[in-house]
Amino acid sequence: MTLSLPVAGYRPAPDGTHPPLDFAGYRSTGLRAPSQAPIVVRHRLTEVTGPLLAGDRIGPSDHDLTTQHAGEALGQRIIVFGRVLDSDGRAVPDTLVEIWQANAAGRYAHARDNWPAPLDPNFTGGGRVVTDARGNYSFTTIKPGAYPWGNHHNAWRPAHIHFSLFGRAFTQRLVTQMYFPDDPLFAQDPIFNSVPDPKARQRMISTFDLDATRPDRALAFRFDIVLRGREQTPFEEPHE
Ligand SMILES: O=C(O)c1ccc(O)c(O)c1
Repeated sequence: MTLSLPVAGYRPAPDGTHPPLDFAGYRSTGLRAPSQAPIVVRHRLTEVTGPLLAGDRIGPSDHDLTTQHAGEALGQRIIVFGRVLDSDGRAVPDTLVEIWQANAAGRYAHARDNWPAPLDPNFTGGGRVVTDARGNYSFTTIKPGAYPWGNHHNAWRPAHIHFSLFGRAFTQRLVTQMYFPDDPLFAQDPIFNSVPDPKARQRMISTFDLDATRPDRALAFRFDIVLRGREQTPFEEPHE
């Protein structure tokens, strides 16, 4: 289900870009998908202006998830970076990019995650940055591990990082997941495959970038995010 609203200059993503809210193979969507038609709420000033979420909300270690504690996080260090773009490839500056992820063993630092993989006392798995004038963002983190999640027999999530972004308005929030190239777990993952268009699925997969690696320190993966238009990154949540 997509909410298409008549906003000036708005270009909807082609059909098949976003997952349906209820996808048979992804069991928990059946419980939380709305059972009634959406009510379209007219956009007023609050919805089409702001949010102003940058400035002093960002802490000095928020961009580096490997150094947020007394010791260094365990695992393969990676830089995850890219640009946030609007339709027509325009940069989206000053936008809040937040990530959350499992540790190198595939375990979240969360009370509800009781999979018996080790927790890392030096890794919480949350980060946030604001894009610069050219729409660039960059995090240093740890490559997350895959984990089993009980959706179906022997179900494993491919390694992924969750992203939340705000565009130029609260109504442009995007929640998505970034994957890593050539993951052998894609074929059996209903969350990845709930995006109908195979080309749109590819836009959730980062690319390895040797030039962006930090020698003797960290590998690098590029993930550009497009908030609107034909090349839109798939969203997880209801959207414009
Ligand atoms: O929606 C869920 O149930 C669910 C489960 C496991 C995940 O890794 C996830 O991203 C979502």
